[in-house]
Formats: sequence, structure tokens, C-alpha cells
Amino acid sequence: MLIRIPEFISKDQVAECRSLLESADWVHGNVTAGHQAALAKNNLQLPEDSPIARQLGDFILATLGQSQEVLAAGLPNKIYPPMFNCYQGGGEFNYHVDNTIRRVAGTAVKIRTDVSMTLFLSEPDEYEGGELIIQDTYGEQRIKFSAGDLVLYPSTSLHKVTPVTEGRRLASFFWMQSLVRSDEKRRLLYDLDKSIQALTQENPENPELVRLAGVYHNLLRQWSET
Ligand SMILES: O=C(O)CCC(=O)C(=O)O
Ligand SMILES: [Fe+2]
Repeated sequence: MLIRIPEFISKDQVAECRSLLESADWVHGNVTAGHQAALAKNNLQLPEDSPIARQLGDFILATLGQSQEVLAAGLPNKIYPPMFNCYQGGGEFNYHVDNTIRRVAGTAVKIRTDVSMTLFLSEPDEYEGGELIIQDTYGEQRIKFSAGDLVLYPSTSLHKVTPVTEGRRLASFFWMQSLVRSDEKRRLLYDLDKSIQALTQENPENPELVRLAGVYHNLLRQWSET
């Protein structure tokens, strides 16, 4: 399931993030790539322990915690501290699947990547290319969203970022371990949640809502792992 959350952060917040990113020290993206991904990857990243990455990452984590849509679609258990990348001068990241298990730098915490996320920090008209292309069962999705928009997609997907031939593409990218490992099951829970919300809007007194909410929670009980 691919979910777009428009205006996950405001344009003012995008501008604040960008002014901090301007002054940051970038390094080659291969520092965090596995052997195979390193061959596919040609971009810049902020080091994971960079103070600017941590400051902006904490802000993004706080915003994620308040997003009903992220909670409903991702059912987060653990979230990897957000990282930051920059593509320019033909930089790209060819087809890959994200590493399944990632250890949070400097800790013993391991996160299984179930949901991958990109928060766009450049406007689409600021760069040429730089599309995030995600292969799913319905074919290829070409993603190039407005600055401030967030996209969530299953970490099982093959995906790539096409070469940025003009301008510069800044983004934050990170992963979550979900309470529910399977994308298919998360989708069923998401649809059920949406229907319960819509029926509640129509008539909060509808007695069937109690039973439907029970089904939601009991499915989550069957399918979740903590
Ligand atoms: O920049 C993006 O949108 C995605 C980056 C990516 O796929 C990765 O770093 O694994
Ligand atoms: Fe990736």
C-alpha cells in the first residue's frame, strides 16, 4: 500500500529544515549502504550522528507521532531516526530493496524495515529527474511530490531514485517497524479503520460501530507483534 500524506509538514517548516540543511556537512551516501546497494548508490547524505540530522530528525519523529494517518496506515512499533539525502549533478540510487534489519547507530536497537518513508524537502520544479520509482503489483509508481509531503510504501518493494540532472533534490528518508509485518494485513486494517471513521461521522450512535471496532481490535490482537 502506497500512501501520500500531503503537507505532512508546512512550507514554513520546510524552509526552516532547508536553512539548517544548507549549513550541514554532507558525506557520500555509501557510508550506510550494504554491499549491493553501494554499487547502485550515488548521492550525498548527512552522517547519522550529525547534530543537524538529529535536531531535524527529532522534529520529524514528533510530527509523525501526531499524525493519525501515519498511525492508521503504518501502525508503528519502532521508527528509525530520520536520515537526510541530497541528489544533484546526475546523482541517483538505482533499483534496490532496503536492508531488512537496521541497527540504530550507537545503540543495540534493531529495527526491521516494514514501511519505507520519504519526506520531500524540495519542490518538484526545483530539479529535473529525481523521481522515486516504486515497483508494486499494479506496476510502476512514479513519485515526485511537493515539498512537505510524505510518502509511505512497503519496504518489500524494489525502488529507485532516477538521476537528478538539474538542480538539487533534498529529502528525509527513514523506516518503521510496524506492529503488523504484512503489508496486506496492514491494508485490511487501514480500510476497516477508514470505514469505521466514516460511519462514526455519519452517526456516532450507530450500535454496529461497537462490533466493528471490536473486529478491528481483535484482528490487531491476532496480527500484531510487539
Ligand atoms: O530519497 C528517496 O526518496 C529514497 C532513498 C532510498 O531509497 C534509500 O536511501 O534507500
Ligand atoms: Fe531505498
